[in-house]
Amino acid sequence: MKIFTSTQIHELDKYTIDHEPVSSINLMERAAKAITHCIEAEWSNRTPIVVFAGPGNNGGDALAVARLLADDGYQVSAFLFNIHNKLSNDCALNKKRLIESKRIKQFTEVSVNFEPPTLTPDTVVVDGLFGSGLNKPLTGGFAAMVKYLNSSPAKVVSIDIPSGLICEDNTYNISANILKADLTLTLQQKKLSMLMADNQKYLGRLKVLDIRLSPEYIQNTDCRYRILEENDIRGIMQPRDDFAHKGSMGHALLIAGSYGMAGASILATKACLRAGAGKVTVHSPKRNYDIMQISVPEAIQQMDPEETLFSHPVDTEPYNALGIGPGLGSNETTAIALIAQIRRSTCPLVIDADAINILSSHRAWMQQLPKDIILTPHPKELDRLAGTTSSCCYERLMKASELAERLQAYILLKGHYSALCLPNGHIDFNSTGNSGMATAGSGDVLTGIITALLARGYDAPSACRIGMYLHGLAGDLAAKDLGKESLIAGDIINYLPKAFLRMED
Ligand SMILES: NC(=O)C1=CN([C@@H]2O[C@H](COP(=O)(O)OP(=O)(O)OC[C@H]3O[C@@H](n4cnc5c(N)ncnc54)[C@H](O)[C@@H]3O)[C@@H](O)[C@H]2O)[C@@H](O)CC1
Ligand SMILES: Nc1ncnc2c1ncn2[C@@H]1O[C@H](COP(=O)(O)OP(=O)(O)O)[C@@H](O)[C@H]1O
Ligand SMILES: [K+]
Repeated sequence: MKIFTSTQIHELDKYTIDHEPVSSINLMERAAKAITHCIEAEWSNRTPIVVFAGPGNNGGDALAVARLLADDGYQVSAFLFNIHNKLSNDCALNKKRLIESKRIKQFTEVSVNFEPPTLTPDTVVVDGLFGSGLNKPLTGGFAAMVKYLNSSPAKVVSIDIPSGLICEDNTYNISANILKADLTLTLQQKKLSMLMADNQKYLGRLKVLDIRLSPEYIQNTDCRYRILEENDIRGIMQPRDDFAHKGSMGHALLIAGSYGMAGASILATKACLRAGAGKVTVHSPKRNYDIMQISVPEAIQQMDPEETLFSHPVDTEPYNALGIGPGLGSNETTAIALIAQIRRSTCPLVIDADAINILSSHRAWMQQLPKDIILTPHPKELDRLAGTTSSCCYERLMKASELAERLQAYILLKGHYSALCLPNGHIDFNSTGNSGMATAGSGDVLTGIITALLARGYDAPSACRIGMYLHGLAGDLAAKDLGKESLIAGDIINYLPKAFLRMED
């Protein structure tokens, strides 16, 4: 699913009106009916409703919802904020329709002073102050209004987006001036800001309402952001050839695990095998040899001459992909070996965990990274790598995207909606995965999966897309059976077969 920016949403809106048999006012009516339907499904007509409408089309939606709810027997009070005496055409038309309908309990147009109504805990507030047209943080009376609503006991339903939240960049927004909704009914598609962890507190429950905007525009318009769905992944997965043999299914090399961190290499290696690689070799320090042999008998063990850490780069000629980093430690000997390893590697590379941390503390080495490399940082690792100073998720995402462009690399920023930043500046978000996967070792499993897919012959973007999707899907299937609280990284590996089976259906 493409995630259009607010500018593109505006164009999509206009394109739909120009090319489909629907007028602007009827498109608004369609949106309002969908919103009304959702509200009526949740709250009976004994619920007092207070509607707050702004001067634009978000306000127009809200006034139409006020009329439709009043028509269905709800007690509705509506406030229209028209402080500049300027309404959008459709907002003005819906104001007229609302007044004419006469079913409304109270309609107030606010131009100067506003006496806020008392809001009881059983009241539902419909927020149509601002939607996708908001282009700067709220100030003055609107900010005061939001603060008032946030401190009230009423339930808040936001139309399209909570008022005060901007569709994309909220880096310099003011948290206190953004409405905290209980339910957000967003039109057509999620907005980019809704994918960010730091904005979840404003959204409450989030529902997407399909208002049938032009499929032609949606299909033909290039878009920087998209959410990967099952069909996107099915479309790039390749079936296993009947005549396959272990030599044709790729030989993956993992360099992982220092003494005390054998677990990371075990998880990555098992995941790599479960993700379909023909052969997996794991390179680890001498002291981990026995534990590796016993834990993953299917893998080939390669010993580093050092007892406790990775110290000697390996010839990658025999391998189709290399995954390096899980549990590696950041000893200086390992750091030197890592950079030598990256330099002499001739196969596709996945760099994770400690390998990313080493690069962060040796920034000059970053210039030596080959093109098309895959880096899989979690947010803290990305901050170290890119020098992000703010905790704002949008800013971090942009830093990751800039870095991917600069290095011509694939940066998979992990989290809920993991974001794959592509060298061309586009960003693909993952749609699978759950909070049960916030447990040590989950990332090692992802590294193993992506390395296997690369070894199998997928190109870097496909390996990342399929890898993150299957990893999240396995986590979702595991959570269904085991719950989220008890889920551990090994469960993700155990459910990988079911995830593959689901995609083969
Ligand atoms: N996307 C679509 O296809 C559809 C959109 N509709 C509605 O239209 C909305 C967008 O409408 P608009 O583009 O009129 O925008 P809004 O209603 O979000 O905002 C209206 C006005 O607010 C002003 N504004 C921006 N930031 C401000 C700030 N910080 N303080 C004060 N004023 C500010 C803008 O100049 C703009 O004129 C959507 O959110 C949705 O609710 C629906 O009517 C149906 C179809
Ligand atoms: N709340 C969540 N929703 C979806 N996926 C999650 C969530 N929390 C963690 N994950 C996934 O689990 C993995 C965690 O990776 P990472 O933080 O590197 O763990 P570790 O370093 O312990 O191996 C990532 O792939 C991430 O996307
Ligand atoms: K709104």
